[in-house]
Amino acid sequence: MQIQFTRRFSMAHRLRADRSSKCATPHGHNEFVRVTLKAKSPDTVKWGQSNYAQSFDALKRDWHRFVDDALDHAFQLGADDPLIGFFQAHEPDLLPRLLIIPGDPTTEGVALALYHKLNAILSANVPDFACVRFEIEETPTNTVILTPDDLSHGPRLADWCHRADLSINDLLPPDVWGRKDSPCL
Ligand SMILES: Nc1nc2c(c(=O)[nH]1)N=C([C@H](O)[C@H](O)COP(=O)(O)OP(=O)(O)OP(=O)(O)O)CN2
Repeated sequence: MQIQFTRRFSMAHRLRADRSSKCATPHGHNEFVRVTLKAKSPDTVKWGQSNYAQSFDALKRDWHRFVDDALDHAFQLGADDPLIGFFQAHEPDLLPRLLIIPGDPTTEGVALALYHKLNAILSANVPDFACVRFEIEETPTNTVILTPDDLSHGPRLADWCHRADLSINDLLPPDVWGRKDSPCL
């Protein structure tokens, strides 16, 4: 039995590898992230009682908090994008709103980073469940789908992907993320 949760978020990004592409200029999308969870053991459903292994709330609460409080309206940038230097010099209060990955922030690259982030959040909060399918619908006509086989491929991941907190870049120290007085959180 699999359980699927969908959350909508807004984002902006730009892809610099192809200078002739329309995607080289900053632009935004309203996207959906869809995760399919499955209990690691089939015996965890309390049949005849709750009739579930975990409530929907327990399964999705921390992931959706990350989507709403960290991912939504973040500006997705590649680690070598000079716009990062602009924000460091002129608008450092907005650094917590930059989602940064190695290479261009394509839907594939960001999906891989976020799949690892979800796994860190699941391990910390509902370790009996795994994500068996991770999807980002970038536009109504473009969706990237990842399964556990994809986790071992791809670029070197940023450290923030492995932490079960609200971090989306490694510019700020890990202890800042998730604090009530942190900017923008
Ligand atoms: N492999 C990838 N290619 C592209 C990505 C990506 O994430 N991975 N992203 C983009 C841009 O973000 C672009 O905004 C999306 O472009 P496009 O395919 O034109 O999107 P549309 O919804 O407008 O597509 P239509 O089906 O033509 O309506 C580009 N490439």
